[in-house]
Amino acid sequence: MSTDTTSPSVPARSPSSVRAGTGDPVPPADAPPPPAAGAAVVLDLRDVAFVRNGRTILEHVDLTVRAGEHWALVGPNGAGKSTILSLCGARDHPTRGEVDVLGSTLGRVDVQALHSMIGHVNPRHPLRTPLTIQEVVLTGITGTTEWRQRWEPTRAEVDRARALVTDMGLGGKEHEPWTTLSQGERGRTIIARALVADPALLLLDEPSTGLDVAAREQLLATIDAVRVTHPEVASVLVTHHLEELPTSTSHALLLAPGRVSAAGRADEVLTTEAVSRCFAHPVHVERRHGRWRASAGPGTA
Ligand SMILES: Nc1ncnc2c1ncn2[C@@H]1O[C@H](COP(=O)(O)OP(=O)(O)OP(=O)(O)O)[C@@H](O)[C@H]1O
Repeated sequence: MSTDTTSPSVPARSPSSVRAGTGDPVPPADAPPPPAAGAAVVLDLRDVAFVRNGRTILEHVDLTVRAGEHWALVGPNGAGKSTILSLCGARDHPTRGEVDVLGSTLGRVDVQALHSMIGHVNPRHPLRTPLTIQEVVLTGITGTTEWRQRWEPTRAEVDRARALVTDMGLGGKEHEPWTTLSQGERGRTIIARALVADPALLLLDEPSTGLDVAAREQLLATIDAVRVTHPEVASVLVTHHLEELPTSTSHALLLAPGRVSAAGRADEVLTTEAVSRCFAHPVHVERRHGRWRASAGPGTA
């Protein structure tokens, strides 16, 4: 599926309308950058609140993601990152405010149809049966964890799955069972699975979880490569660790518990001051060779 860059149902919003924070006037440094000319709005969260069991988990959250942008959601444990991701993936509805996903407003759309346009990379993919790598990738077409009974892929779908397996560096292993794959191989398999239905939006929930340093670096390189080969796809990646951000990260949203503390271009948001404020702890942030690093100690704000 390709993104409809002319969709009239998704009016472009002025960057100044995107608030970062709790309703206070927007400081210029926190405002998202001007959109890329003509890029479609893929995700639009407007003044979103999310309440569960009487507890406010998110409040006054605004986020606009355009085609080709690669957002990182960064924040401390329990800040609400996964909750935002579940709204972006049309898996939950906001308690207040509005969420547009791929041009449709949640609550007024069949979410099943949206799910098929969203690739979800969950390193805790709950598959238990020994499907092969190729079969796991093909379950991205049915949107199921297990193989759907009586479903047969077309030749074109099988070819596409094979091509993605090769792109992910798993060529020749397509018939190996999921149950014996390393965490790194699983990570690359679920990225291929997320891409097989040609999504307009890719959601990555802590994709480096459980990987050793070599597997993590391979996975981040894979994500960078996907962003080159699929330039129109927007992505949102959740992490606690700046070291786990791919170099291709273009934007970032810092989430302090329940609220946005900063949002915009990654280089303007991932700073010592802003990250320290978000984590309520002094953290020194630096960027080298395109990658970010956070540390405490000398030089910390
Ligand atoms: N269904 C629910 N009912 C009540 N509280 C919930 C529910 N779902 C999540 N929460 C709480 O909401 C808060 C935000 O959770 P969320 O998983 O979105 O945070 P997170 O930033 O992704 O956390 P982590 O980094 O630890 O994964 C947490 O305190 C969590 O316990």
